[in-house]
Amino acid sequence: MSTQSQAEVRRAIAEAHTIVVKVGSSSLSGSSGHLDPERLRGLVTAIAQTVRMDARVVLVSSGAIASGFGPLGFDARPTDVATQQAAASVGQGLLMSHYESAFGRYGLRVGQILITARDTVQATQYRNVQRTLNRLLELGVVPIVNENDALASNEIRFGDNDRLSALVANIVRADALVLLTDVDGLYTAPPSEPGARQIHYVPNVLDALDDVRIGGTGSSVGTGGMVTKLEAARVAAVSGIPTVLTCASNAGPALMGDRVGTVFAPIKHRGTSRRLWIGFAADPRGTLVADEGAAKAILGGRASLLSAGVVGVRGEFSAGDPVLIVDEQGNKLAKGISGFDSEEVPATLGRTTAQLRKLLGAEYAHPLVHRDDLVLL
Ligand SMILES: Nc1ncnc2c1ncn2[C@@H]1O[C@H](COP(=O)(O)OP(=O)(O)O)[C@@H](O)[C@H]1O
Ligand SMILES: N[C@@H](CCC(=O)OP(=O)(O)O)C(=O)O
Repeated sequence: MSTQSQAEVRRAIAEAHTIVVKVGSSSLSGSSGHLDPERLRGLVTAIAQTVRMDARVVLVSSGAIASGFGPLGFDARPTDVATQQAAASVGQGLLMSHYESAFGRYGLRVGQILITARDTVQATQYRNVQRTLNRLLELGVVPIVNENDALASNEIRFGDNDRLSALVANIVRADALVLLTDVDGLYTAPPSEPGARQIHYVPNVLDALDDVRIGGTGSSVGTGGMVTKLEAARVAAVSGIPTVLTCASNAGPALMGDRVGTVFAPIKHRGTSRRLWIGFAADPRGTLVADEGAAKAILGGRASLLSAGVVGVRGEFSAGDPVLIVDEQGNKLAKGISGFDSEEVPATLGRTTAQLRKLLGAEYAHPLVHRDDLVLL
């Protein structure tokens, strides 16, 4: 799969049936940072043409903050999290009303889905998001996804929508991911630097980028820069999904498989989508130290991490947060979703499940990390 030629990857994108398109704040706003409805309409025209050709498109759109800070009376995009969240709360509705009327001109309905990072790691929430997205697509709706900025906690949030879009591509088992930004592709260095050259094809995004210098955002509106776009391309690639990265004005040609932007070839599919996400994209909030026996059991595969085999805990996290599992020598073994808050863990260390039930109650009689929530590194 990783030996596909650029032409083959572009053809796969042109023939994709289910496509996730992500558009960044920088592509939807003017130089002042405010939402530019004209740009939004241009993007909608390109997507509507694709949908008319029988494709199913999920749009992951930033732009809530860009839409909200002007109406709130701010001249510039706010920089503190609380005001950003307030601006997003005001702006998300405005953004959706622009999308509703722009897609409406093509007879298309839109549906809003707001996701927090937590929703993407907790099994029930993950499946709820998956079911809703699939049903919307079956109904011919264009789902429009954004991070739920107003609810996202400071510590665990995507911040940018790049990684979220790769996760969404993973959830709907998309055939292609299209990342639209304010530059026409990946460059050998931040494009403002003299001598930076565009790269048109990345056959293996996991290892081929040693001589590429990746920078953060180049604008006052974007958030993750190229770093998070490459992370998104990696998550997509290991989910078997090709990615094209280009500027928003190239959306139409990119969706047609024309030679624009940078394409990233898919790499062999590994694991189910949620477990893959845990392993690849979830930032650990703390560390659990496994003793020798537990380390061996985990590395053997399909074993849960039980409190009986844990000898230490570091960091502050809540049940449901991603954690790193290391052995007593500090070697990284796995990532997983903790079944306990970090402050509850010391009382459980070294205890068997039966002891936990007896000492702490039935609600504590479960693994520290369930095997379904654990991914070897
Ligand atoms: N190697 C690179 N190639 C291309 N762009 C890069 C690179 N390194 C950093 N960038 C910057 O990443 C920016 C795009 O990210 P960002 O501003 O977060 O956009 P968005 O709002 O679309 O997510 C570009 O404008 C560019 O300045
Ligand atoms: N969720 C935020 C997105 C923040 C952001 O700027 O993201 P991006 O443009 O993808 O770097 C919003 O809608 O304003």
